[in-house]
Amino acid sequence: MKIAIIGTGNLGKSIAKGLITNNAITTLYLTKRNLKGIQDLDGYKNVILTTDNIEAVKQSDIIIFAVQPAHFENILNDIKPHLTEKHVLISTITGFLIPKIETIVGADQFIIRAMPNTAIAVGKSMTCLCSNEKGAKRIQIAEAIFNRLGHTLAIPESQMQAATVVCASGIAFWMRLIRATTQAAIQLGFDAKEAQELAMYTSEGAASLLITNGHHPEEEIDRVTTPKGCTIEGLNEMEHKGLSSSLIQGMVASFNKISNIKKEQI
Ligand SMILES: NC(=O)C1=CN([C@@H]2O[C@H](COP(=O)(O)OP(=O)(O)OC[C@H]3O[C@@H](n4cnc5c(N)ncnc54)[C@H](O)[C@@H]3O)[C@@H](O)[C@H]2O)C=CC1
Ligand SMILES: O=C(O)[C@@H]1CCC=N1
Repeated sequence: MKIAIIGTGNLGKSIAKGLITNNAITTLYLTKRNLKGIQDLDGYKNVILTTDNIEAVKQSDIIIFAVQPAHFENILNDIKPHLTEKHVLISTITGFLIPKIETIVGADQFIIRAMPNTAIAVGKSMTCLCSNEKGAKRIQIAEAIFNRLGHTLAIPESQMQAATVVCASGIAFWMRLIRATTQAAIQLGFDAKEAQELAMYTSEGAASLLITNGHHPEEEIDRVTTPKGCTIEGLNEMEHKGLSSSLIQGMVASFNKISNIKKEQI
């Protein structure tokens, strides 16, 4: 696949690393205004670093956009004259809706929105996808790319904001949970390195149980909670202190913020 990533910042670089390590490219053009931050990707076979977005578009079939929302419209206008029927446009940009992209480049382009997360760098991204009417014919291409870099789910565009909170911001939320577990483990006597090791692999195990067995979390909790035991004591204390409630409220606040960011941009 001839892929270009326009805007190789935090997310774009994570996608690039995932594509390179998974051997998922024929050529990969990486663009950035200042190439200093991506010099470590220089030298990989068939990977080209450039500040020239138009050249990257001309040389590629699949164009992945990973710039900040404020820069996207200008970039689309710049590349528009160079788009052909071969191009599949994949936008990862938060809150920039398909109808707005269509207004700029036309509804006759294959347009897909993808909401991955930074775990794409290690091939473990949960990526939600949606498309315009024409793009539905190419959504399998996006699925093929992002399935090599994790797991995908096709959803209606109306759910993309919620997916941003759950999956993209979700990485930060889960990091805090893992950090808090680490802090507790240190207080319980492990050194910092061991504490993080215990926290990371236990959370990986918990998620893997659900992915492999397809169970509801409570079914797995029931297997752990001995009557009158230490697990239920800890769980109930966490719930008295509002664990589930604060997570839910935090994610709803995050969702409301995206809606406000969108209004600020209009
Ligand atoms: N960071 C994340 O976990 C996620 C971010 N997103 C979305 O992805 C987009 C990018 O986010 P980040 O990577 O965090 O931002 P970032 O600021 O780290 O990266 C954007 C990059 O675009 C480059 N850029 C700006 N103008 C350019 C131009 N004209 N040509 C080429 N490159 C240009 C900048 O130099 C920068 O390196 C945002 O729209 C964000 O909403 C979506 C899902 C997850
Ligand atoms: O925090 C943000 O607004 C962006 C969108 C999802 C991840 N980062």
